[in-house]
Amino acid sequence: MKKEQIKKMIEIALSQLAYSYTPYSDFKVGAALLGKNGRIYTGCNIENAAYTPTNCAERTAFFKAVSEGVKEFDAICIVGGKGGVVTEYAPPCGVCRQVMMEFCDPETFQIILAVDAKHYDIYTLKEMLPKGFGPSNLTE
Ligand SMILES: O=c1ccn([C@H]2C[C@H](O)[C@@H](CO)O2)c(=O)[nH]1
Ligand SMILES: [Zn+2]
Repeated sequence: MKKEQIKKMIEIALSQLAYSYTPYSDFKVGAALLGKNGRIYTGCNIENAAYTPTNCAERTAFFKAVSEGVKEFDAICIVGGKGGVVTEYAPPCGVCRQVMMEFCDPETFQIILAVDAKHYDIYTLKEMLPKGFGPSNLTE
């Protein structure tokens, strides 16, 4: 990925922290998901008084895209921190990794974990979810 595109995704993910709804944990997460169509789908985490209905930022972004007919993706950028202050990486939870597995090629899908536009690392989905279960397991 080009550095400029990475920077743009980090800035968009950071901008989503403002929309994060977290009255219970105060842990704010923002995501920017890059479709193969070149569009970026945003997401924030949305908590709930019953706790379990909480939706992660990553899944908000995926579900927004899929609900608009977009099912192919190249990369996601994730940022997060208590009070919306990002001091370290916020890795995706297992449920979000599994949703990525549904729509993304584990060998090529890039997961950008960032603190700011200068401090980030990139992992493939395969690195973050080794031996994952996906759609191909049902057909092959
Ligand atoms: O992959 C993750 C993991 C956690 N969270 C959110 C859910 C909850 O609102 C808060 C604390 O778990 O962080 C995300 O948005 N993405
Ligand atoms: Zn998650």
